Amino acid sequence: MFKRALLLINGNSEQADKQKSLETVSGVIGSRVKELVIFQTQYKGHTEAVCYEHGHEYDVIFVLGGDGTLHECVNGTALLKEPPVIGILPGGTCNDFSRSLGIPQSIKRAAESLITGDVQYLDIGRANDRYFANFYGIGLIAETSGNINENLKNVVGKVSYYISALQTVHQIKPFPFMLQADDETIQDEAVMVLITNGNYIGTNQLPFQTGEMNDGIFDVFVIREGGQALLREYINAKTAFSFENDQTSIQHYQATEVRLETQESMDADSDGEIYMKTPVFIQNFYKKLPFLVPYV
Ligand SMILES: Nc1ncnc2c1ncn2[C@@H]1O[C@H](COP(=O)(O)OP(=O)(O)OP(=O)(O)O)[C@@H](O)[C@H]1O
Repeated sequence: MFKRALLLINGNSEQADKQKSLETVSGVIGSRVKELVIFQTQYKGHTEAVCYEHGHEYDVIFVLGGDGTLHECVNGTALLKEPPVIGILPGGTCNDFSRSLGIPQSIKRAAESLITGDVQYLDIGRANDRYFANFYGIGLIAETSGNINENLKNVVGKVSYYISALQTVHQIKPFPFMLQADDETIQDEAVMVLITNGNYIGTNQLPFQTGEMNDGIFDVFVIREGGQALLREYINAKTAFSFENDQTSIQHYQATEVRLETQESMDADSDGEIYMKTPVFIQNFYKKLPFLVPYV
């Protein structure tokens, strides 16, 4: 049983939604921990600040939000000497990292499965001086997140993600890059380079058999061309290891350290948040943070 638990919830969300989520979560978690502190965040970046400044006071922090909120929590707790356990209550649109951990997508069921779940130490990526849980990418992925119509996202969620992706596929031109994946150096052109830890993006499971999130290794995907060829390949792909790297528009590598340079500095997307730029040096921090996962 955890002694001290912190529940972080977006204080700016709709009052009715917030009230309902609070009742649900505190009902499930409150009886299973000695002390539950509820904190409403007030601004973007507040989750990160609270996790960094107060994380050491708790055994477990529950974050109710999507991948962007989790991204903040990871960046706050990764700097702590003894980070608390993180429980993700999927309250965003995509919730990709929670999907990768097999967490149910209803908040009530997520809370129930986590409070009776296991603690697992999982890998976390660091891109220059910022951490990420799920992925880091440039090209199509950053264009897609940037293109998402926020109103549409709220209404149709994941569908809008793919409408945006399909629109972007036709627009994007390949860019030259230099990628160093451990000892292998690749100089080529691509429409997207993706470094993944988790295995869901835009609510969909990657159609590749990727590694675990506690093996210290990233999957690196280089998507050489967009349009029909990519979509056909993406849809038909069964496992990453079925790709013949020279013959397809998707190349796959695995690496612990990745250097990525582009001719011109490009926007990068980490966990759905766009605020970084290339060049980047990415490292996998083996089993860096403890997470609650459903018991299997
Ligand atoms: N209290 C807050 N006030 C303002 N912004 C916040 C607050 N809490 C979180 N945010 C920011 O809001 C953005 C969206 O939140 P979040 O990622 O949780 O939801 P989402 O985008 O719907 O989910 P997903 O990324 O899973 O699709 C993130 O950039 C996050 O940092």
